Amino acid sequence: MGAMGVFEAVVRHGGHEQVVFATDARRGLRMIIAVHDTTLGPALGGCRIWSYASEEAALTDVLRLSRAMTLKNSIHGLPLGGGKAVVLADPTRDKTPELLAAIGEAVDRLGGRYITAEDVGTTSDDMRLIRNATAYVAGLPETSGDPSPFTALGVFRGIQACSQSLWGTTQLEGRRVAIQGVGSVGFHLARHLVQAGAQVVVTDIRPEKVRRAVEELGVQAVEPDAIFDVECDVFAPCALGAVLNDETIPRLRAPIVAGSANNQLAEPRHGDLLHERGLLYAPDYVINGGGVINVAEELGPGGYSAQRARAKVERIYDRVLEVIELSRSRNVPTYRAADEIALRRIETARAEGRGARV
Ligand SMILES: NC(=O)C1=CN([C@@H]2O[C@H](COP(=O)(O)OP(=O)(O)OC[C@H]3O[C@@H](n4cnc5c(N)ncnc54)[C@H](O)[C@@H]3O)[C@@H](O)[C@H]2O)C=CC1
Ligand SMILES: O=C(O)CCC(=O)C(=O)O
Repeated sequence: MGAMGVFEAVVRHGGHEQVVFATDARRGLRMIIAVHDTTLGPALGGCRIWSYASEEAALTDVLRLSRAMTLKNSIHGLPLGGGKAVVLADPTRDKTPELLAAIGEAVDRLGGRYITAEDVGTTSDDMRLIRNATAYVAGLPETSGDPSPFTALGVFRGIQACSQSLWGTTQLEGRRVAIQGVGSVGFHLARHLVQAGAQVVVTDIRPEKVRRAVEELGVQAVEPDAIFDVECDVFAPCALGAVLNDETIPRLRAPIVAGSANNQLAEPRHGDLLHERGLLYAPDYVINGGGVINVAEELGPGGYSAQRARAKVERIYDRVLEVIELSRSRNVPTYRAADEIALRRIETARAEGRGARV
């Protein structure tokens, strides 16, 4: 660890119920599981495999991502708390069946307080292997499967909500949207937008992703760094986090920022900065909840139904509008309005003694 102590980091990032460091030297496992809050139910959140620059970066990531899951699961009305896991490894090189088994065993030791799922660096096929070691896993190929089409649908509906609020219409025909990152979610989002008649400009650090979007969808492309300067109606961050910061915000030339990436604000104050500059920011965990809404369907009493999941994801439109309305009526940034709604549900559950700690 660097200069900041572990406890100081946990407190700074919201205070977590439990943070577990799991290792397995033989199978090369170095993993951190952060259970942020289980008031509303067991903590559900994906497992990210990533070659972090430092252990501190991995800890910060898991602490921020798990808190965001608490807020995400709450605002979407799910009976679930928030958690996340990170594995310090290179997903393209180190992701062996043995490593996935070790991940499953580490999750299992938490006895159901944490339920894992896909994230960056893991797939639903990986979840099947993890399933051999634990029952506390969702997002299996034979049930909810790949969450990204659902996430993209939710982002698309969220963009429509922003459009309705700003321009009085959900029609996106002729609007220009700049997408940063055309991986799983970004590609599906681009397709929705093209079908709706929008002009789409994309970028990605992986040329083959850009090529696929250009060839299959007929979108335009720019270099990765140029995406912030594209004059457009919507900037959609669909790559990694901390993309809204001191350097990028002054460059943005879009009145709406609405995309799938988790933890888009480098720091909370960047949400204030967007508000001061008059940009409409759809809070990340509100607009990107489609994936977890779909995955959570698998855990519900009636079992998984894609149709029911889709209907629930469609309601992201209403959630985003609700957040924008609260932000307007109080003149507070949208990220604060979202936190208020999400935290209210948790506080109510606590006050009613429903702090069903698992
Ligand atoms: N897959 C899902 O259902 C959900 C995804 N998210 C978030 O949405 C984001 C995208 O997720 P996926 O599409 O699943 O991941 P992905 O890994 O398939 O796609 C991300 C893409 O961004 C590109 N990229 C990375 N850094 C970039 C940069 N600086 N400039 C341009 N492109 C860059 C990557 O090359 C990749 O193609 C992530 O932040 C993820 O945490 C959030 C909720 C659910
Ligand atoms: O979408 C998933 O598979 C799990 C949920 C999650 O980790 C997320 O929404 O970031």
